[in-house]
Amino acid sequence: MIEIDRITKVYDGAKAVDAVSMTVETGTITVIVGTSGSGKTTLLRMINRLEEPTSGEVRINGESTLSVKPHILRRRIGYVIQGHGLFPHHTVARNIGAVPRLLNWPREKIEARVDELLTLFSMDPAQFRDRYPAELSGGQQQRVGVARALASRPDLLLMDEPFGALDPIIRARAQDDLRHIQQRLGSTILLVTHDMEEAIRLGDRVAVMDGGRLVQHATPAELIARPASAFVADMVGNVERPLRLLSLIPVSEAVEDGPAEGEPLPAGSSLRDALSACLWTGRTAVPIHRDGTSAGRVTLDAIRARAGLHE
Ligand SMILES: Nc1ncnc2c1ncn2[C@@H]1O[C@H](COP(=O)(O)OP(=O)(O)OP(=O)(O)O)[C@@H](O)[C@H]1O
Repeated sequence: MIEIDRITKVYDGAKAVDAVSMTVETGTITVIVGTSGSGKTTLLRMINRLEEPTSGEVRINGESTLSVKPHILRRRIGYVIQGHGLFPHHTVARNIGAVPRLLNWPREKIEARVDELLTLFSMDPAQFRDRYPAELSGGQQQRVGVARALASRPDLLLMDEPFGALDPIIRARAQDDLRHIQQRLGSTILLVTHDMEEAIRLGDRVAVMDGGRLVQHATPAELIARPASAFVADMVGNVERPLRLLSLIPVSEAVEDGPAEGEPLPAGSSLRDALSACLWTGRTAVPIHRDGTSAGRVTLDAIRARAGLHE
């Protein structure tokens, strides 16, 4: 369990983080969401002491982080930032094994852990172990970045906009992967984003920040049903509106001629169903069937264009 207890950071007389308290249960994902400058990154960096709190305290399984030397603390807390931060001149295996090496794990144990993680992230170890970061796609680099942060089985994984550099389709897949792996490993994760949709999709709990303060800490369903303030309602509403709109439009309104791979959707489906099918399976188009025969396809571009037509 992670207990954040009235933690505050003052820069030049201004409170970047203002007496934030929250408890994060072991084995859950908490997403910290808020507008730019609301204090999300500062809050995250005070947990692994990349920033020292002005006041307040963080306890991990009852132990104050102030009682542990920062470099020791950081080996116990994984940290993933936007754009992966891999060492460019080290192979994938060396990158993933970086912290276990610092912890003096035996070589065979490190190699086994590297292969286990690559397999978990759907990257064949024989193919990827000896590659350099520049020889990977953006999505693969991001997965290696997360694998590296998980390598030593940290008490906690901190992620700061980890998917910010990925395009929307890869981003959705990366989110699904993270959820899946977190459930397999039982990791405890605190993730920062400015994207409420990502927060609702990934979080067991969502912490909404505004002006350095924690304005609501709740499950995604509670947040949507009972936003604590107009600010939260606005943040949630803006996410839901295009999706609600898409769920009202039948696919027949956006269907076009052309090929598409995979499981077809019935003609009575909504564009929200089609969007979901694209994101879930990583496709850019889905085939549409009417009475068992092909009626064309719906593309992600067509869905996006319709989602934008709301004025
Ligand atoms: N080292 C620093 N010195 C002075 N002020 C800082 C410093 N770091 C952050 N701040 C200020 O603290 C506030 C919170 O910044 P922070 O980076 O935590 O916000 P954020 O919510 O993560 O924003 P973003 O989404 O834009 O990254 C901002 O007003 C910022 O200008």
